[in-house]
Amino acid sequence: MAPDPLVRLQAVSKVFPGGIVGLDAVDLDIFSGEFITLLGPSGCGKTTSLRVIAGFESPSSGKVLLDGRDITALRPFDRPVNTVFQDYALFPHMNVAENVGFGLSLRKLTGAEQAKRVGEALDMVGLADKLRARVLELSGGQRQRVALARAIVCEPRVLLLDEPLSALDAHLREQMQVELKRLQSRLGTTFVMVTHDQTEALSISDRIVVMNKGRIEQIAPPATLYDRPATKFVASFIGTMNLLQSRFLGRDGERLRFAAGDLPLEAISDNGETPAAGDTRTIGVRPEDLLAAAEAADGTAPARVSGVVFHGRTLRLHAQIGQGTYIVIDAPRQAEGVQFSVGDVAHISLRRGANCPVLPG
Ligand SMILES: Nc1ncnc2c1ncn2[C@@H]1O[C@H](COP(=O)(O)OP(=O)(O)OP(=O)(O)O)[C@@H](O)[C@H]1O
Repeated sequence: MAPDPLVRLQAVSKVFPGGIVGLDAVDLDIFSGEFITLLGPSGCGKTTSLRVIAGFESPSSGKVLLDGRDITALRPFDRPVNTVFQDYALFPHMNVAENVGFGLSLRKLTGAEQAKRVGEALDMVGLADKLRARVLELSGGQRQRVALARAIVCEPRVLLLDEPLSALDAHLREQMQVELKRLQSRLGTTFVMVTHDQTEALSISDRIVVMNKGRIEQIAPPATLYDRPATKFVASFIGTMNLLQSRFLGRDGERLRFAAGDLPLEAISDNGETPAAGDTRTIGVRPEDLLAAAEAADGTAPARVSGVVFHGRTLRLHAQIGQGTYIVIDAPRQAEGVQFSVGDVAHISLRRGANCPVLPG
């Protein structure tokens, strides 16, 4: 049996003035100690979800529970929840220690206790030597850490992070992702982060909540989302996925045999259904699960190459199979010396053992 959630959103809807739907009957359980990420395109309801948990926004209907207690009507400052904002919201005229201590000033702590907590929080984020530095003297990454320290110094049960790394350049961003994950493991605090960057979500989260138009499409660990997307939206939002309309041919044990035009495919159905012979389904095929060869063979289908893009270790081939179905293939750069150019015919096949999902709709 699953443990009781720390935070539960129960049928939470949020309708803004003018009838704009921010959230549409969202059910979400967040468990103690997990790093959960809300991911989705602009306007899908990520920030609204975070603001509802923080108490900055009250739901139009539905409930917010914390440890089983209804906190829907509780004010933000009465919730054991802290937020790290996108712009950090630091006080420029205060030094680092004063910024971090600000959150504690509402609590009844002696000066010595306060200084100790501030020191510990700054130590956690690797800024113990910057106690007296002014915020304006700090780099973007250092400001980010101060904002984190200010949020963790109050020892919240839940830390909410709204695009916390978006102001950082790509290199620093990746480094901070690792640090954020490490900090979360050390603290054991529940982190709920908003991002629209799928790479960030995949690299940092225990579970990802994929949102679309105010609703949750799927909640799963990163590898499950990548390998077993539940919907076409998730399949095409996470990484690159070919969505191929395919005819059902038959079943071999667990595996369902399909064909997209001339291209034989194998898939595994998550709901156990066996389509009728000749039925069509959408099969999701990752570019790295396709092979491209110079010669035709059993199980290959010809594809006309329309683009070749350098991707480092692989070349991404853009091609068309059959009646013009567009397909993307990631081919190793030096595979047996085979190189493709625009206009070539590549012979495409599914990699043995590839686990393609059958997608509804
Ligand atoms: N205060 C508001 N008044 C009116 N509409 C709002 C308000 N806040 C959010 N919305 C609308 O609600 C929807 C969800 O917004 P939200 O900010 O949660 O999306 P998001 O996924 O965080 O997007 P982004 O990645 O762009 O920040 C959007 O259509 C948005 O325009």
